[in-house]
Parts: sequence; structure tokens; C-alpha cells
Amino acid sequence: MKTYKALTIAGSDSGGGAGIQADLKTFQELKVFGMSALTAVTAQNTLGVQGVYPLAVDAVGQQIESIGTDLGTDAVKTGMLFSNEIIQAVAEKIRAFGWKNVVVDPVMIAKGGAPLLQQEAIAALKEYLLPLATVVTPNIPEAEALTGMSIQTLKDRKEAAKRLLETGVQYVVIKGGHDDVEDEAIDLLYDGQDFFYFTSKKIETKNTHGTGCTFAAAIAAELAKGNSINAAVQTAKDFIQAAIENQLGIGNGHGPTNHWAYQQKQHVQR
Ligand SMILES: Nc1ncnc2c1ncn2[C@@H]1O[C@H](COP(=O)(O)OP(=O)(O)O)[C@@H](O)[C@H]1O
Ligand SMILES: Cc1ncc(COP(=O)(O)OP(=O)(O)O)c(N)n1
Repeated sequence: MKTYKALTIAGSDSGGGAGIQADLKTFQELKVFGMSALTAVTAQNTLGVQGVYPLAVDAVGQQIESIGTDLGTDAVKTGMLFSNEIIQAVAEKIRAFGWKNVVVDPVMIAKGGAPLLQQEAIAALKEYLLPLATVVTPNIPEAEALTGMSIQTLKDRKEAAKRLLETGVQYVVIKGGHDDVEDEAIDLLYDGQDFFYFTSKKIETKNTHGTGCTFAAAIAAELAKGNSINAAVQTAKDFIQAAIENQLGIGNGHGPTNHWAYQQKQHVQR
């Protein structure tokens, strides 16, 4: 049986709910061998981010080089990239290794409000990374920052998706977790021609730390296996829904999601 591999290039969340930790847990649950290149260390828990310590650009580049010159990968997922310099170094490596199935989660601000990307690096994401990406997965505020437009309605989201596609990315998913109007969590996929809706019941909970990372990592894992973008987004949606529904209830603030829940549900259904 082939071993599928995925590489996450992202920041570390000491609390284990988001970042590299969420990505590797998701890869593992979806039966994909996970590898990582750290961009930054964060001191973080369910109450917020207490410290951000970016790594040297060379250290980021060397980790990716070590993976590319030996193991290779079937998919890449990027998360917290922090600076213009790190974005450029990551884009250069992805281009040099010719990697496909590149999922860009344009992480900007943690739910508690801590900045995880420097403001001036937003332009670098668009210029260097999105043209190499298979899919970009912004939440609504991230889509607003990337397009410069305000997003209030689903119609606005469609317009933003169209604008994002102009950067050269193949597919756009604008997630709906921040849409306060809907009582459903609706994620919108655009392939340049058609729009597809991935809808689930919105769960009333404060424990959604790391949902975006987990969702994007699940897409990367499914693309690594050769699945289509629509199938990958559907599995990611099912994965995150199970992870939010079956909360762990740990920590005193915004708790992490449950990365075991999707597989547990699959076993019960069998
Ligand atoms: N309360 C919720 N109930 C159900 N699904 C949710 C909820 N909050 C977020 N999601 C889902 O989690 C994923 C991440 O969404 P979102 O919160 O928009 O991104 P981010 O975590 O990057 O801010 C999406 O698939 C979204 O639909
Ligand atoms: C190290 C690190 N990376 C990314 C995030 C943001 O995670 P996300 O899944 O977008 O959701 P929140 O944690 O912000 O709710 C992070 N916090 N830390």
C-alpha cells in the first residue's frame, strides 16, 4: 500500500489545538504521513497567545530543503508564515521542488486577536505564494484583507472568491465560521466556473480554537491521496464538524477541537 505524505509549513501552538500540532494530528487521523517545517514558535493556550518567536528564514528554508531532498511530499499545507521574508523563502522552495497540491491557509490573526502575520506580508502572500497554490482557504476577515473588500453577504463572498482567483490560485474556499448572520456554517468553493456550498449546522460553542488549521490540513491530506478538490473539501467539512461537535472541554478559554472524533464516528457507522 502506498504511503501518502503531507508537509505542513506553519507555526507551533504550544497548546496543541492549532498550528503544526493540529495539522499533524489531522494528517495522522486521515492516514497520511505528516512532516513539518516550523516557521515560528508561539507560546499559546486556550486563553490566548502569550508570545510569538519567529524562526530565522534560513532555518525555515533548510527544514523544507531537508524534506524535499529526501522524503518528498504529495501535498503541502501552509499556515502561519509571519513575515514577507519567510513567505518568499517558502514560495521559492515550493517552486524549486515543483510541489503540487499546495493548500494555503492565509493565517493572519488568532481568534483572541494576536497578529500571526505582519501587515506588510499580506501583499507577499498574493504575489509569491498564491500563484503556486492549488487552493487558498481564508476565513471571512482574511478574505477581506486579501481582497480589500468588505464581505457581508454570500454574494460578497462570491465576488471576493473571483478576485482571489485572479492571483493565479486554482481554487478558492472562503470559510463561513465568522458569518454571524447564518445559523449554518457555509463554506464556499469556487473553481473559476462554478460555486459549491458545503453546509453544516453551526454549533454553539466557544471551543473552536484551531478550526481553520484543521480544516485546511484535512484538505491537504485528501489531495495528497489523489482525491478531487470537491471530495477533499467535503471530507474536511465532515472532519471539522465532528471535531467541533465532540468537544474535549479542556482549558479555561477557547478550547481545541477533537481530532479523534471523525475516525471514531467512521468506526461507529461501519
Ligand atoms: N461554530 C461552528 N460550527 C460548525 N462549523 C464551524 C463553526 N465554526 C467554524 N466552523 C467551520 O470550521 C472551519 C473553519 O472556519 P472559520 O472559523 O471560518 O475559520 P478560521 O478558524 O480560520 O477562523 C470551516 O469549515 C467552518 O465552516
Ligand atoms: C501557530 C498558530 N497557527 C495558526 C493559528 C490560527 O489558527 P486557526 O485555525 O485559524 O484558528 P484560531 O486558533 O485562531 O481560532 C494559531 N492560533 N496559532
